Amino acid sequence: MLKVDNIFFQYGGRTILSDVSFSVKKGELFGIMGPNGSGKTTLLKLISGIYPCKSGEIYLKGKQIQNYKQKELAKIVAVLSQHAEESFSYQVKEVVALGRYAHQKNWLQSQSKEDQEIVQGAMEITGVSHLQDATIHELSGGEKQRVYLAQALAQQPEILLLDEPTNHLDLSHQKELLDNLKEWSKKNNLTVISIFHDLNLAGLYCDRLLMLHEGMAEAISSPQQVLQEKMVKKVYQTDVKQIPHPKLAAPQIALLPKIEHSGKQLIIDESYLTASKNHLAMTVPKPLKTLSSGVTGAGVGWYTNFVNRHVDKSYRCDDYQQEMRSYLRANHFIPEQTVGMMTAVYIEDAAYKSVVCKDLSVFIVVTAGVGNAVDAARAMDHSSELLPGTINIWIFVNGELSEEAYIQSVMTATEAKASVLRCQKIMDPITGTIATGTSTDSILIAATQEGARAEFAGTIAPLGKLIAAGVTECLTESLKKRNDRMKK
Ligand SMILES: Nc1ncnc2c1ncn2[C@@H]1O[C@H](COP(=O)(O)OP(=O)(O)OP(=O)(O)O)[C@@H](O)[C@H]1O
Repeated sequence: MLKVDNIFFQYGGRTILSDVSFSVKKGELFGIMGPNGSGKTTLLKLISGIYPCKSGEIYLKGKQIQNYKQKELAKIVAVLSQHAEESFSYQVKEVVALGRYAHQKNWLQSQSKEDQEIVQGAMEITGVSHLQDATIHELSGGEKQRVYLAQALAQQPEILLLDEPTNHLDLSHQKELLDNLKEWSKKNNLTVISIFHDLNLAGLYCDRLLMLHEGMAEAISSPQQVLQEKMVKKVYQTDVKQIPHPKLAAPQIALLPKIEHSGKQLIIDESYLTASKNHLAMTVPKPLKTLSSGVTGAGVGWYTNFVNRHVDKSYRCDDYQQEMRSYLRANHFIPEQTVGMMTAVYIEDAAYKSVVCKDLSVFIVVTAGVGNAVDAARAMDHSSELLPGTINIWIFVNGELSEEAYIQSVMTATEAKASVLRCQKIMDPITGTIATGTSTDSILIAATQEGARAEFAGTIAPLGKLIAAGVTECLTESLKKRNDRMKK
């Protein structure tokens, strides 16, 4: 559809674009990104034929762009640029109707029925039909943006060129506009080439991206390949982290603001632990980055409260998450800031311990009961009834953990747990084999993310050794407390 071949452009003697080559297929949504002044708008102006290239060629449907007559080009290409203030007070429907000019033989001729239908359709798609009798001056920035998009669509182009189309739009209108653009481009084989400042939106919606850097194409590829942490850091000269989107295979870029650390490092230990008959709670002064399988706060998040709640063995509740949130609220914990777990184990059987080695330390809390002990290798032999969790392990790390270290912490703690159960000869009552855990165990790994950094937490790594030792000791002690109480 469009081929940009080795273009070069200067303003005065200053080179703005050089050696830029790429092609865009019909129906593709192609994003152009790059820092301020990298040449994005200039590139769009060259593609729309506003400026000629100093060297290199741009081909549109196989024909060089400078060989198109202006009206002929306007039937193929529509441009939505950053709009300056309008000097005329046109009505919205008149502004949109201007998009039809390339299709009309005589501009003085009144609009045909077909033109009117197309104009109405374009206004419906962009959600501005209700504003059609208003004058453009009366509209907000976002409403104007949608009107100009309707005008571009009324042109029924084959290529739509957009300069930051989501500028001025609120969150829901950004999503609506880009959802619609994606849908139209697929349905009507409309090619969309758009400048984006918001890398995350570009990553979510574009089929391919071009990253411009000082007038050169730094990368042209899929969002997964272009939105790499290293690339974004290099081009934008800023600190970022690439994170996965929760629902789609689209990379997202998180900004890392400059953080002023208060001089004193937070060290989590038993001084933050409180116990009542009904729950064990940790409340810390700063949110901890937490990976957990809690009833509330499951997954990865930042939390300040950690609650292990005792429930009766007969506890049954269809909406146990809602019920847990109510419990937390009733006990003055904000559910959104709390990892909440349940256990049928008595709170007095909890065991906890700090384990320190050089500049790394962990604080571990375990509650353990083995009524639902299961040998994982024989889990298929068990029914799937969900009972309150019995071995709950909390691991607080005074340090900064990598992503690998979070996952390896879970593995190491689980291996230590299985080892303790083997040593204690805890049996799976159904299979008669040695248990490796219980049916609804829970775990959390929470780190201060300041101080010493731990890249790994396998059993050979310093952090892994602390976790293995702490879990082994706490689990053994908690089981002993339980046994001693049951003997009484
Ligand atoms: N008409 C002009 N005359 C001279 N220089 C210009 C002109 N238009 C743009 N420039 C310069 O060309 C460079 C690229 O501008 P361009 O508008 O293409 O960048 P951009 O990547 O779109 O930037 P932004 O993200 O800030 O919109 C900038 O340094 C700009 O100052």
